[in-house]
Amino acid sequence: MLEVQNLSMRFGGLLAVDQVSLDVREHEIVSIIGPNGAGKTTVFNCMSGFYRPTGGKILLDGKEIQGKPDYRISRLGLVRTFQHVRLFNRMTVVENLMVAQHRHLNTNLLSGLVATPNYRAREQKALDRASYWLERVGLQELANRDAGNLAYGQQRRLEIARCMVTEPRLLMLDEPAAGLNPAETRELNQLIISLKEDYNVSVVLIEHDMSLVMDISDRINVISQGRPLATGTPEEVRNNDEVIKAYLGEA
Ligand SMILES: Nc1ncnc2c1ncn2[C@@H]1O[C@H](COP(=O)(O)OP(=O)(O)OP(=O)(O)O)[C@@H](O)[C@H]1O
Repeated sequence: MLEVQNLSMRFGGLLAVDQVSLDVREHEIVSIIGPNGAGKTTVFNCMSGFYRPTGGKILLDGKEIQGKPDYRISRLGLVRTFQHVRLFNRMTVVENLMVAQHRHLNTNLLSGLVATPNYRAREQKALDRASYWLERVGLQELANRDAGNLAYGQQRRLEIARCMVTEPRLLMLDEPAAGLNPAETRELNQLIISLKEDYNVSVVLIEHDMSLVMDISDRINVISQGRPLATGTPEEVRNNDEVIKAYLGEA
């Protein structure tokens, strides 16, 4: 479904990503791991259209998408969360989910002002989706709270709901377990598996919590200093000497 081929990204004199390749199939959880500063988020930023890569290709269903703006990539069904939560803090929880859908659908302002029947039907659908996902991530009771007043773990779940209301094909999660306690991490583990199993979403995950990564990934790509180091199943990666060396080097 998604193929990253020889991706490179240079910032001035720094080659942050150097010839990284990976692929994501339908119905698969793929992780990108590597020591701090390895280039993981930069790969994400290229995949989600935040950066135009300086080299390589990104293909979705065989069509090149590298360099397209982020809003076009998200309309193709590739959506992401950020390492640092980015919600509209002064909007309520449910408003955050409605705004995500409006931005995604590019709703026509005029039809909204006139409230055509078609517009009202779409609004109702958007509200139903918001309500469904709030319940799914356990935030229904908090629908009318300001997003900024939620606990950190709740904000992270809201971010995932905000992606899911747009009905993506591929969800990119940048360190979703960062700052979560062990119980919240276990819930996240179940939620990500369910996204794949019940909603047929493929997931690409950047994560430092190795037990989460090893537990839920179908395949793992390891990068170190911008370069691909290893790829394989959790078992293969866990036993790879180069990977062990890269991680021990960091410690
Ligand atoms: N916009 C930018 N301009 C200049 N350098 C950048 C930019 N974004 C990232 N870098 C550099 O690229 C390298 C890779 O950074 P990146 O954030 O992709 O690593 P990472 O693997 O996601 O790290 P971490 O696990 O700490 O989040 C780093 O040296 C970083 O300083």
